[in-house]
Amino acid sequence: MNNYDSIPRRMGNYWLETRLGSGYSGSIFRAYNVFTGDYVALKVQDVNHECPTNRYEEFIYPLLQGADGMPKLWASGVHGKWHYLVISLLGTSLENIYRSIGKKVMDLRSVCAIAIQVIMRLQTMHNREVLHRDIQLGNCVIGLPPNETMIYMIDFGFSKRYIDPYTRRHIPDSKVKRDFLGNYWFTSIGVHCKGKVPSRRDDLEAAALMFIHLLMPGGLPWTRNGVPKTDEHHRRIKRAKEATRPEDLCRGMPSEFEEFLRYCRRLKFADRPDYEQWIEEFRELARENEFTDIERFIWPPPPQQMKPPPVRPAAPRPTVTPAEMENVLHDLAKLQLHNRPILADQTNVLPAQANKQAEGSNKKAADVIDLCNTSDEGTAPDPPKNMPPRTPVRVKKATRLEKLKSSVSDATDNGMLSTVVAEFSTFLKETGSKTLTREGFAFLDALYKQLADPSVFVHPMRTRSTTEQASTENQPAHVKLDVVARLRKEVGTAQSNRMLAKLVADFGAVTNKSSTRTITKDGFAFLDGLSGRLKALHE
Ligand SMILES: Nc1ncnc2c1ncn2[C@@H]1O[C@H](COP(=O)(O)OP(=O)(O)OP(=O)(O)O)[C@@H](O)[C@H]1O
Repeated sequence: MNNYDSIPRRMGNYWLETRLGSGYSGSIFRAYNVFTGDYVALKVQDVNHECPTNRYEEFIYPLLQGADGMPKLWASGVHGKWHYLVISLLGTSLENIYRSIGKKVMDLRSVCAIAIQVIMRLQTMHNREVLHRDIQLGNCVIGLPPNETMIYMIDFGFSKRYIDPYTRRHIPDSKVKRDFLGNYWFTSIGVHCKGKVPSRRDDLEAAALMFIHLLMPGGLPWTRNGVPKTDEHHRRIKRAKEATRPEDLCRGMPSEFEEFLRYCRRLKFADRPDYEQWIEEFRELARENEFTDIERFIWPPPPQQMKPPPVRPAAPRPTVTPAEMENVLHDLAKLQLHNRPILADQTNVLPAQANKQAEGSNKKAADVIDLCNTSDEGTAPDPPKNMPPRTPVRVKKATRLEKLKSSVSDATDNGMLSTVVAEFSTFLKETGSKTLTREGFAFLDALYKQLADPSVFVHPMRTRSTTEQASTENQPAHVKLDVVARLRKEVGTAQSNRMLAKLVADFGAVTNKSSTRTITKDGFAFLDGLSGRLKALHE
């Protein structure tokens, strides 16, 4: 039993004032240097504590000195029965900030800024050969003015060097199940549920879960009943963590969060995560949303950059009165489709050129909706004269995929489809992440629909037959590889659009069932083969 009331008021050169917080292993005080008057944080622990985390931290701190977002270690020592660490005095934690908003969904700007800084901190720690191993909101704190926009990492009581300083080798993996180390909410599935040895990937996965927690109404599902008090409750938490699929966790959020979580879970034990890529992804997400100054965490967030929470309850369906419906039907009856071709069965496809001519010769009536018209064809209205020039914004991955999807839907012959499929494949190869996101699946849906029958409703591949999906989910990786290798071969000999449609559906289904949803080398060969085949069928 620790009796923290017996802690002396002075330790070394420091005078202890108020207690800032206390954890499992000790207490932390605001203190000042009696000679200089400088304020610091002083972390105290009983020297006989069963888990001497202060001693571990004393060993880790020197490795992290001088880097952004790492507290400075001013002094350390033993005073009577107390071990103490003197570190920079910092501000409040992200946990406290999250509580201050009533544990509600945090705004997207703040979460992007947190993601960028936390990934940077992990990059710094990992570059210095240290794993944090206890990433959570309470261990990310902001600085005091003028450093209140910087996020600092604290609590290195569980940290560990993952490169052996003598052999320079990465710590070894082990098949032996270990007791879990970290925290209930954010520790990775591998470490928490499977007893694996923590490595860099697990720090990143914990960070990914933390970002998702901040964007999810009510937080991650397994955090909602509080800290487990019984083994059974703890088992339930582990089961929930393991069973919840990334796409369900991240529903309604920008796809970067789901992709990042999947990416972390794909990493192998000793892999170096691509920090740069993910920092850039979150910077880009911020740019797309027109958030400025995103390298700084600004709390409270600037009002003009407050986006509505990314996850919203479904809006009530608009109700249409019988009179309004009658009007809609009346307008539909007047609609002219300009002989818009149907691609499914190639027999009735007009050459694209002929189609354009037909359009040109038909004078448009004012109340006719032209379904073939897209702004890409140069028909977008000119911007108003006095508008300031628009700042060029990098095209978002999701936006680009959505555009490609529209091009598929607008294609009027196989030649056009071939070009769009080639663009889709090239684009995915060029972006760092090969995960097929929601927008990627939407592209395949549109392609399938064009090839099979554009006039019918097609149930999206990604959500198609949830029962069938559940039973085949988590297929071994080799099953996916075999199927994609077969598809790659078959695509070169397909004789009709219907056959190609079937191959596209199989490709979407097998990618959806695989745990990583990535496009493999064979997958890209399939897409390129598909583009080639469409071209051949067109000629
Ligand atoms: N340098 C600091 N400046 C200001 N407050 C701090 C500082 N370090 C820690 N705190 C506060 O004290 C709390 C506990 O700190 P810390 O996590 O380092 O201690 P711990 O004993 O390891 O806690 P736990 O058992 O929760 O992991 C933090 O959540 C934070 O609110």
